Amino acid sequence: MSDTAPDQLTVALLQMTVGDDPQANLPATVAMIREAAGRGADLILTPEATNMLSPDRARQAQILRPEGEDQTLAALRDEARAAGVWLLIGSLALKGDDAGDDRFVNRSFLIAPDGSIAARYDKLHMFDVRISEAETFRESAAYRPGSRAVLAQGPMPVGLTICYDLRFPQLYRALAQAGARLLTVPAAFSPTTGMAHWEVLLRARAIETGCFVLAPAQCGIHPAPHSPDRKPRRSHGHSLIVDPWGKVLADGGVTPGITMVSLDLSMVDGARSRIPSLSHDRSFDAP
Ligand SMILES: O=C(O)CNC(=O)[C@H](CS)NC(=O)CCC(=O)C(=O)O
Repeated sequence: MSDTAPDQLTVALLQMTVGDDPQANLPATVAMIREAAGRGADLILTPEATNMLSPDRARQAQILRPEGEDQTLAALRDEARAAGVWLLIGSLALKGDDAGDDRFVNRSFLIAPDGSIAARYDKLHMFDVRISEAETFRESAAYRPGSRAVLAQGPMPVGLTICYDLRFPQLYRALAQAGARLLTVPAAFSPTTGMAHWEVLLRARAIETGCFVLAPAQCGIHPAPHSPDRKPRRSHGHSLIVDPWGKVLADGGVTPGITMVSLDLSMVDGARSRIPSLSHDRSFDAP
């Protein structure tokens, strides 16, 4: 871990383009974690679907494993321990652990510097959306949504969210009011909605909550060699780091890579003392 002062935290967002083979995706993720740790990161974050992104649910059913048997999780826990860093695995697609429901789960993990799992969070809001004929998603057909918000005790209190959750501001407000000072939004945003909504929603969540918002993203064209008949999926990229005043501190662009910033943590109290809206909620009669 780097030698930064206690009110500083050096974060590294890893932007990647995963395909549909977890074993093939892992080496690039490991290489980026080692590079970010070598450059002094305290907290490293990967995007949604770090192990695999596939349109082929039958293939996922063959490949995906439950949490306790997942090779990506095991390998990345080893990396966090070896480097002595905090690691937010944006999400892994996993076989679910509910006997009565055979859907997968889309689960985020916060890994502590000793390699232990500090927190896990199952994506709450499912992306069941028809953007256009060519861009139609029904995430809930394949994934079982979670049912609870998670505030993790990381290097500071962290509110865990995933991708489409970004459109539900009440989740972020609840996390901030429960003590979050940093919010994570790992994503695989669609290019169409990414262009129109990604940055403004992330900045809004930061402004509303007085939190740092860290949003590591998938980018580019995702290879899916087992379904040549299908149009490949694309992701918006633009991993973003936003400060509690709503300013974009860094943007990861549209290609794979590492985006690093040293955060001045005193900015959380600074923003909240200037605009104390988090403590000004009023109850009101329903409309
Ligand atoms: O399907 C998988 O295997 C992994 N899950 C995802 O990639 C999810 C559901 S398709 N993507 C999003 O939520 C994008 C949201 C978005 O783009 C928006 O809100 O505009």
